[in-house]
Order: sequence, then C-alpha cells, then structure tokens
Amino acid sequence: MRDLEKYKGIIPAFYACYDEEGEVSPERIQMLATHYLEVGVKGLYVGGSSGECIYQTVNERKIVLENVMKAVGGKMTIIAHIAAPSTRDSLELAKHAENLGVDALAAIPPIYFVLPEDAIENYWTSMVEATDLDFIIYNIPQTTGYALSVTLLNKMLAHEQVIGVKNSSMPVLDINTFKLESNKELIIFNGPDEQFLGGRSMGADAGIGGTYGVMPQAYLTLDRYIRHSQMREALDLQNDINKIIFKMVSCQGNLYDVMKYILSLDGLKIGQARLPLPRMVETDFAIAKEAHEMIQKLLTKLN
Ligand SMILES: CC(=O)N[C@@H]([C@@H](O)[C@H](O)[C@H](O)CO)[C@@H](O)CC(=O)C(=O)O
Repeated sequence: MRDLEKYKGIIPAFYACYDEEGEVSPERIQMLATHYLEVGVKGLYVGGSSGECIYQTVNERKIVLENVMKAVGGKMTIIAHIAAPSTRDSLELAKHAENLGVDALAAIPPIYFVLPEDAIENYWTSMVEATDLDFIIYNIPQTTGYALSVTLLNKMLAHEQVIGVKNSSMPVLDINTFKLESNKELIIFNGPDEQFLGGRSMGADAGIGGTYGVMPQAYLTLDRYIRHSQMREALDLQNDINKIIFKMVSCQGNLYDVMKYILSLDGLKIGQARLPLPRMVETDFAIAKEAHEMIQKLLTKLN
C-alpha cells in the first residue's frame, strides 16, 4: 500500500514563473517555491494548468521542475504533471521527473484529437509503466473534453502505482462516485477551489488548486475547519474565498495573469501569463488591487 498521507493537505498548483522577457526564470521559480515552503503548504503541484504547461516546451518544463526541486525538493510533497500532447514527450518528462526524485506524477488525458477510451488508457498506462512513482489521474473534462469513467478509473487503479484522481470536474458527485465505485482505496484531490468545502464534504481527501497560490493561508485554515468539523466557520470562509475568486475572474485578463499581478503586489514577481492567454487590460488593475486588498483583509481576520 502506497503512502497517501503525504498528499493529504493543501497543495497549490504552481504558477509559471517568467522573467520580464517572458522566458522561464530559474531564480523566480526558486523564489516562489521557497515562499510556499515558508507558508507551510503540504506540497506543490508543478506543471499543471496554472503552470501553463501546455504553452511550454519540454525543455522549459524540465527547467521548471528542476528549479522547484532545487529549492524545496525533499522538504515538501511534489506532484509533477508530466502529460504532453504526445505520449513520447510525456514519457520523457516522466523519466526526468523520476530522476529528480518527485513524489508523484499526474497526467491529463490526451488533448486536441478526440480519442477512444482505450487510446486514453494506453496513453496513461505508458506513463504508469515508465517509472515506479505514484500516479494521479487528472480529470478535467471542461478543458480536455474527456470525462473520466468509473470503468477506466478501475482499469487504471489495477496498476499498483495509480493512487488516485485530481478531480477538477464541477459535479462533486463525481468525487463521491469515484470514492464509492473504485475497486481500491484511493486519494481524491478537489480541483475547483470555489467548492473546496463541497468536494471535501463529498469525499475528497485533499485539494490542489490554482487560487491557493494567492491566499494559501486561507485554504490551510479552511482545510483545518473541515478536519475539525467546524462546518459553519468553513462555509463562512469558503464564501469569503469565493468573493475573492469572483472578483479576480471579473477581470478581462486571464486568471493566471491576474494572480501573477496580485503576487507582484507582495513583491513576488513572476512575470505575466504567456500568450495566447489574454493579458490584463487597463481596467483590470484596479479590480486586481481590490482583490488583493480583500485577501489582505481576510488573512488579517484569520490571524
Ligand atoms: C481549470 C482550472 O485551472 N482549474 C483549477 C482551479 O483551481 C481553478 O483555477 C479555480 O477553481 C478558479 O476557477 C484547478 O482545478 C486546476 C489547476 O489548478 C491546475 O491544474 O493547475
């Protein structure tokens, strides 16, 4: 039985850290990873959606993971998202991640071409068999067009390395169904931050999220409330978090660009989102500053 405890907590999805020219920045990667280590989150999810992995080359993705590991390797749990459009590149990234000593691999299903489920199974199985690492399926139908079936989940769980699902689909019933219908004990990470409480209430054991990165302390507190069955306090805090998320997504610019700007207001400069992700427009800056103030007020209230 694999050790699932090391995943049970708040795991921010790590952002792409670029310099002012838009190149991957080793220094900024190490700075940001160290920041989250100091905050005290459970681990980092590196190279996922919030990491803009789809817009990075294989070599860039290697540099990102190398510098995260340089800064915090062995000091927190590291999950490396290694799926790339081709199986070949995914396997290269999987082996690279294993050599760096990460704790687990994660993978979305194949993207762009709509493939039959057996092709998806083959894609994931190749990655599972490429290393001895824990493996986490990433279910995010709203961006990949494929919704994980219980049938395929159980086929994948038959591999000893497959430990669970990062579930970013919106129905929390998916979390409950995977928990009830799976043929072995598994870990499920709640993906949609707006319903962290809902997902945890319906069976998720932990969370991986894109907005954790701008307010990790809020999610650490929310998770603690849930673990101590303080559900009224948990709902009040989820509501406060959601008001901040709603404020951030009201910007015209992409959420990742907005969150990078918010981090920069605290001196954590990691550049801008990579095109074609839409950049913030002039009217967004005041909105993002409002969101930053809401975060500051929330963290003061929680302290
Ligand atoms: C589609 C997407 O990026 N969803 C995020 C959420 O954390 C999302 O940013 C948040 O709920 C705000 O909508 C995560 O589920 C996925 C994620 O953070 C990642 O893979 O980097």
